[in-house]
Formats: sequence, C-alpha cells, structure tokens
Amino acid sequence: MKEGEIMKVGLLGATGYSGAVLYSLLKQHPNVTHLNLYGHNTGTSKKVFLETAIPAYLNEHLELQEFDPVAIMNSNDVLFCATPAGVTSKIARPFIEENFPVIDLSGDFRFKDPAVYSKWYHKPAAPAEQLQKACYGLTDFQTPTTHYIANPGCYATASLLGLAPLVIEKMIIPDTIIIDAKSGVSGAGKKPNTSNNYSFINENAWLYKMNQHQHIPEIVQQLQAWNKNISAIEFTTTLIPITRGIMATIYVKAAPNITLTKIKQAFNKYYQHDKFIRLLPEETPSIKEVTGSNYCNIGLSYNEVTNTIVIVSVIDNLMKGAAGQALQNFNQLFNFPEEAGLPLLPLFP
Ligand SMILES: NC(=O)C1=CN([C@@H]2O[C@H](COP(=O)(O)OP(=O)(O)OC[C@H]3O[C@@H](n4cnc5c(N)ncnc54)[C@H](OP(=O)(O)O)[C@@H]3O)[C@@H](O)[C@H]2O)C=CC1
Ligand SMILES: CC(=O)N[C@@H](CCC(=O)OP(=O)(O)O)C(=O)O
Repeated sequence: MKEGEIMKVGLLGATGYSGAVLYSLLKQHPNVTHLNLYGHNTGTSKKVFLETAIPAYLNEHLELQEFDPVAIMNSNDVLFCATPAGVTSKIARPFIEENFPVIDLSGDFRFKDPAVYSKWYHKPAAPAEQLQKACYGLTDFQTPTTHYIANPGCYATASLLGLAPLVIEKMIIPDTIIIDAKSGVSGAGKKPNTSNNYSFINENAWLYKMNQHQHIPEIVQQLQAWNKNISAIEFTTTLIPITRGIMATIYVKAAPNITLTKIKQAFNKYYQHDKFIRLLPEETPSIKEVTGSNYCNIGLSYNEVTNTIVIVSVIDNLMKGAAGQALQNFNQLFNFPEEAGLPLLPLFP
C-alpha cells in the first residue's frame, strides 16, 4: 500500500469505548474510504445501529453487521477487533489461515506462551501455533512482522515507553523496577460494575488486582526481549476518578556510574525524533497534557541520595493506550504516514 491508496476497513466492537474512539479516528483517516461495522452474531433479525448504541454519535446511521469471517474478508482490506478478552482467541483462526490483516486491541494474542495468557486472564488461550503468527505492536519500537497485530495494553504501553531507553541501554539494576500506575475509569470499558459506579469512584482512589494484574506478564515479556536480566517487576494499578488517562510513575535503581545527563541522553537517543513521545526536560507531566491525543509525555528525575531514577509516563488510555496506537499500527502495516488520521493536539483546556 502507498500513500493515496484507499482502504476498506472492518471494525468489530465499535459500540465499546475503544471501538468508538477507533471509529472516529478511522472516519477521518485520509486513506479509509469504507468503514464496515460488525457486532455479535445474534442469530435474530434485530438491527443495531451505531447512533442508537452511542448517543454521542447521533447521525452515524451505520448498521452493525453480523460477524462472518468470509464476508468480512471479502468486503475489507483489514479488520480491527476492539472486543473484550476471550473473543478473538475464538474467532481469529480463519483470518490467520488466510493471512488477512487483523489489528487486535485485546490481550488475546499478546503472549507467545498460551499458559501465561490462561494464568493471568483466567480464560483459555488461543492455540500456540496461532499465537506464533501474531506480533506485538508497540509502535515506537516495532513495526509489524506479521499480519496479525496484538495491540499492547494501556498500562503496558505507558510503562514500557517509560522504561525502554534505560532497559535497552542496561542503565538500571535489574529487578528493581517498581511501577505505580493510575488509570481513569474508561480503562475498564463501558460495562457498568461496582468499581466504575459513580458513588464508589467519585472522590475516591482504589488499588485493585494487587500482584494479579494481567499487564504484569505483558510488561515483563517485553522487558525481557530488551534485556534478558530482567525477571520480575513490582506493579500496582489504582483507579482514579477521571474519565480518560493513565499515569505510570516508575521507580528504579540506577546501575553504577549513571548520572542524570546520561539518563537524559538515553531518552533523547530513542525519542527525540519520535512523533508521539514528548520528553519534558525539566518538569513532570500531567495527564491532561495528553488527553484526546496519541502522545506519551515523559518526565524524568534522578535522586543521587537514594540512587533512584523516577520516570513519569502519561498517556490517554483510549488513544496511545488503545485506538491511537492501533491506528499507528495500521499506518505502519500499510505504509501510510505515521500521523495519518491521528489528532496532533490534545484536548485543551
Ligand atoms: N478501554 C481501554 O482503555 C482499553 C481497552 N483495551 C482492550 O480493548 C478491548 C476493548 O475494550 P473496551 O473498548 O474498553 O471494551 P468495551 O466493553 O467498552 O467494548 C467492547 C465491545 O466489544 C463488543 N463485543 C463484546 N463481545 C463481543 C463478541 N463476542 N462479538 C462481537 N462483539 C463483541 C461489545 O459489544 P456490545 O456492547 O454489544 O456487547 C462492545 O462493542 C478489550 O480487550 C480491552 O481490554 C486495551 C487498552 C485500553
Ligand atoms: C481501569 C481498568 O480497569 N483498566 C483495565 C485495563 C484493561 C485492559 O486494557 O485490558 P487488556 O489490555 O488486558 O486487554 C484493567 O486494569 O484491567
């Protein structure tokens, strides 16, 4: 594919939070001419329209079609899946067999080892031979190597982007990584539950899934790909009363002879030409600096007294943490300009 070529795009899960954001990005993408939406196989004649499922999308009078892999492959050049964990592991086979491009926002194809997935997601994994056909799409470090792209998780994206330069350059003491991550409630999707109930989370903060969060093995898998000496991380996730956004505050002990200048040089080496990572040389970032955008803002400090490097990494979970990065993967897969379809300014104020 080249710049100027047109694409027919299928989207499964457009009525969810990340699917809806993806829909709005794809609608403005200069190379996307047809957008076909797919939903559950209801087996009934009941029609579902985007505008009724999402009141904010009034006038988007698109019907969700039944999920049918053959029809999807005949009508589209690529499929995005913005479905909960446990869906694509069951439906991906025909697409993988046909080498049909899929960008999967769920965790189902992020691991090479099926046992890791089933342990942390508490669900059956996709077969190992299918997992081998998928590639992990952390766009700032990898371009797609297969046609099935596993889009990274939201916390994993913020954490890995904050750690990458120091881990790749071996500037830290392995196994001293502590990540204290906080997320807005849209990270949990649109389904109401006890923890995203207004009267629970308003004016509240709640640390959940202690030592059990499914992004722990995802982060470790990628850190190990960069540096074999890393075997474990400390990782906590806290729900905070905002709609969108993640802040990962990362604490790590510096290897001998590290200085703040060397730390900044490492971050500049990897990110100074990166369109979607903005380094803050003297300040720490706030979440609102990236809300509504595909940016990851990163701030740094080094405390010589405690030999601790602190990195603060912020993203919009629905953009860089989901739909925005998925669109970057799409642009990379089809050789479109990196920023095509992505807003270049966050919401302000
Ligand atoms: N929210 C976020 O910030 C992030 C989410 N993710 C991942 O992206 C995926 C989507 O998340 P999110 O948008 O939050 O989820 P939502 O719960 O908001 O939306 C899920 C969507 O999938 C649809 N769906 C559910 N089951 C099926 C099925 N069997 N067949 C077809 N469609 C189905 C739902 O339709 P219906 O409503 O009709 O059931 C809905 O449109 C998840 O895997 C999530 O973990 C990744 C990074 C960040
Ligand atoms: C706030 C909140 O609940 N966030 C979700 C993130 C879900 C997600 O991104 O899930 P996968 O990447 O595993 O698909 C969580 O912590 O489970």
